[in-house]
Amino acid sequence: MSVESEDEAAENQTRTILELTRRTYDDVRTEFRAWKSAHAEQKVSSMYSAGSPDTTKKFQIPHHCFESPPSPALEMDSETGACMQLEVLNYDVNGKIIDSIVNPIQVYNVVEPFERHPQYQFCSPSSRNTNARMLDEKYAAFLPFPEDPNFPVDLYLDSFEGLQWIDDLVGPDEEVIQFEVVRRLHIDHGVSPEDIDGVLQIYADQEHISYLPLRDSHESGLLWAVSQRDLPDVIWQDGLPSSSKKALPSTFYDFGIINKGIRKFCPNLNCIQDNCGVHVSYEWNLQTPPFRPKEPLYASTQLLALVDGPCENECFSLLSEDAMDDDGLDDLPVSHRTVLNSILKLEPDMRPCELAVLCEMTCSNVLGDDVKTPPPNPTKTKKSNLKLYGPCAHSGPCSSAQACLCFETNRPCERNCRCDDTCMRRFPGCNSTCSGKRHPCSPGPKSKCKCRREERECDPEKCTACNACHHECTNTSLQRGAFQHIAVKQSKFGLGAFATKSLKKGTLIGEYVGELVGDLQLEQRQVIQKHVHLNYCFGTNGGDTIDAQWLGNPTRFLNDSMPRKPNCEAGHILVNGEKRIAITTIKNVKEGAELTLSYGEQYWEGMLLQAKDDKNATRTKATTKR
Ligand SMILES: C[S@@+](CC[C@H](N)C(=O)[O-])C[C@H]1O[C@@H](n2cnc3c(N)ncnc32)[C@H](O)[C@@H]1O
Repeated sequence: MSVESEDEAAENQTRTILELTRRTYDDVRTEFRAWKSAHAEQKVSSMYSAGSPDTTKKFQIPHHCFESPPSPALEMDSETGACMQLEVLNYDVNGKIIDSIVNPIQVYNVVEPFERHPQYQFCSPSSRNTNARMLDEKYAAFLPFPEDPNFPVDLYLDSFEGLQWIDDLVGPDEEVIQFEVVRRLHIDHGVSPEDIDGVLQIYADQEHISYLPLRDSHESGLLWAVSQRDLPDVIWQDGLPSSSKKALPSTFYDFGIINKGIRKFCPNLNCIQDNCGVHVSYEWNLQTPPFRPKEPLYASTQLLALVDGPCENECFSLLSEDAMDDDGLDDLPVSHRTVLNSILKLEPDMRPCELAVLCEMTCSNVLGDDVKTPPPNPTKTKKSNLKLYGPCAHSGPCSSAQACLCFETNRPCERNCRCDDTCMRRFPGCNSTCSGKRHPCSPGPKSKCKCRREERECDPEKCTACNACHHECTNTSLQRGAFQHIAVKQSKFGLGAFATKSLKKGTLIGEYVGELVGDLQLEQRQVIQKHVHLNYCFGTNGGDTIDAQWLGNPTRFLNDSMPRKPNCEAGHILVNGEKRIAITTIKNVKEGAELTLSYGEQYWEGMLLQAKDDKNATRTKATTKR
């Protein structure tokens, strides 16, 4: 008799689970289809039975309840044009009026009916940029302007990989089936989540069916998908509805306290926003360095020296050395391991007793190989090809040895950098130029203020001479949101922005905000923008784009001054380490005057090119039709 090797045993186990999965999948699918067709029939038959004589007899309602009470009389005085309306105060049981008064009412003749709002010209108000780059727009979700024969459909679709609705998506029915398979495999047959995940994938590949992994991130996968919708209460073959069945344990869903926290809080050191939509990308110039793993200082046995006493019966400090080497991690649910790894990247030397509380597991469980050797922290990070500005994030001091982005681009470190507060490369603020001045940080080309000269706002922590933290400084308006009120009215070129009071030269009007979009998204959006001849994209000199078409504030209404000279300009300003766009007056502006910019030649070249393309496309279509 041959002894089964470990590999063979594992293979046999996979085969057994695969067979079990196949049977369970087939059963669940058949049961679900039967339920669905029965359910559909049931719905139809109940619709017919609703109007049967029995039902109406059962609910005999007094006849007068179906009769509407006499409508209040509306009479017009032919001479004055005034109208009177009878207001009924009370009816008797037969529906007759027993109490009423007469009210005069004002009649307005609506001469101009409301116009239909143009398509694709809505805009949600926002006071800050939103990073739209993470939105996956590889697939077109719908076709804009379906009834407009002039919309360049082919051009629009060219920028997508395909149509979303014919993409290989897991349909809602398949989700119900897959979820029930997972539930049965675990509850009825005791298969672990890891085995279910691996084997379901093999099964789906063999059967050519779409498959959702159980969980590939905290916001995707089958478990997440089903948690986002109401599953139908299917009555399975044993006669019991899904709602009465034993549910999957919470360990399937729970990603632990820390992972939820990490996701919620923005890693940008300047930002106190939860679920921040601005700093989540490492691509734009508002990039945020992700958390970097720290180097552990202690081995697991050395951690013993740091423990005061056992925290519980299963405390790691009560384990023998051999037991410490045998990590219990393989027995842990994936969710717990994920949490554990997240924490270890942040605090590799945290004691297992503390880790156990955060990860909701036993203390001895958290001590394993992963604890002793968290992923090594590369001393020299890969050279980044990101835009050459933005906060640095590396271990050790800012130098070329650490591939410090700020050092390499010869820029000072900012407050959103991850280096130590005491880093010598940090921007020092304007104390050296503004101390003892009567009007520190005064604007203008001749300003002595170091911050003004470097096109940045004063830093509330560093710039103490101008009292930046107490808002006394004149160079903190953008970060305080000290903007002007703009009236949006009809102008020569669609809507325009108008001054509601006279403004001095150099007044900050507002910040140009919108969605931060990548090149592909820009291409897709511009087909629509060019079609409606309205373009709200603002290129930044770093090659990035802010699109205020669907999200923005009133600064999106500033028109181009052509052919006159503009009275405002848009400029970059560095605010606590982030580049933002400020719209400022460049001359005195009278109350009621339109605020205008110069869009630049490039803008109009792009718009004209598209207009030509559109014309050609229409012509080609017309020729093909003939
Ligand atoms: C940023 S939007 C300005 C607000 C826009 N007028 C509206 O109604 O929403 C830019 C668009 O306004 C129009 N526009 C602005 N200045 C213009 C000008 N000088 N001549 C013609 N159209 C202009 C163009 O349609 C352009 O794409």
